Amino acid sequence: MIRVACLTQGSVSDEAARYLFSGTEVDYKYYRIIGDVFLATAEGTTDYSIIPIENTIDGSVSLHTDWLIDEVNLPIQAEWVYPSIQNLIGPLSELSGDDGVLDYSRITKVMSHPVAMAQCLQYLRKHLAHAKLEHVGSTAEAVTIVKDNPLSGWAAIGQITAAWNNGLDVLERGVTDHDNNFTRFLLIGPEPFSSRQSGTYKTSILITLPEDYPGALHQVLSAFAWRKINLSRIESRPTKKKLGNYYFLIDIEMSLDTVLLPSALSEIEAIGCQVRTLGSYPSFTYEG
Ligand SMILES: O=C(O)C(=O)C[C@]1(C(=O)O)C=C[C@@H](O)C=C1
Repeated sequence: MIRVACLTQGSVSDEAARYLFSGTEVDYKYYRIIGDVFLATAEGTTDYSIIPIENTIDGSVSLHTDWLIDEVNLPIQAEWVYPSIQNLIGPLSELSGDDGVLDYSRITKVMSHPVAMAQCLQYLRKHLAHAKLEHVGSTAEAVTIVKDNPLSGWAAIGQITAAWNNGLDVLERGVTDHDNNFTRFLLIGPEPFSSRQSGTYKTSILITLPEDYPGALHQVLSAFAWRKINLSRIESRPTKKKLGNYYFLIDIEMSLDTVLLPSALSEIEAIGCQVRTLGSYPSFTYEG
């Protein structure tokens, strides 16, 4: 059976993993913090890890990108998007007035994953500016902490299923600042993902530019441009070795098997850039 490492049961990551692997028998191993999700597969305890990497509202998850680049050497084997619908969760009987209606002033603290909370900042500012905000390892962890402390005036931002599973109320549904909020996930691990097929492939590479080479980034991009190779994302991350030194992370809408791509990468290496392939993998769109 496939072993999959994932953030706490009831997290968005958990729901997204079940969506990707629906119809496949999976042994899920849950971890409280993302570093342990990465390490589980790096150390061979699991076959794959589920990594949230980008969100519609909050953009790239820098911490997870840096883990992928610096801390483990596990290829990307699939990407997919999954809706990130956040809700305010807590014990309504403790957080409402005599009329049974939610009374925001009774909430003293809101807990969630930092990325989930970042998706709801306008809502929090409007209704809960008086409350303390606290970051925890996942939305699911926030919900269980609230369940364990029902008389404290605490609420969580998390998933409806986590509220139900913990006997809590959904105080307010859909509290993200924009609709159509999705998170892009990566499946990383040593073996290719074969449970589902996709017609769309991507390749992710990491480029280190040579020092003192004017126009190097321009030349990198032109190697793709004149071959009409489509890029879906380009992002820079610090090398952490010297202030001002950055890697460029590029997502290419093409499989590494396509003849044009290896020649573009060779051309980029020829100008003195280091190219590391982070994976060439199927991409799945969400079909509600
Ligand atoms: O806390 C969770 O539920 C997670 O799965 C983590 C995470 C993230 O790291 O981006 C995943 C997706 C959501 O956008 C918010 C939080």
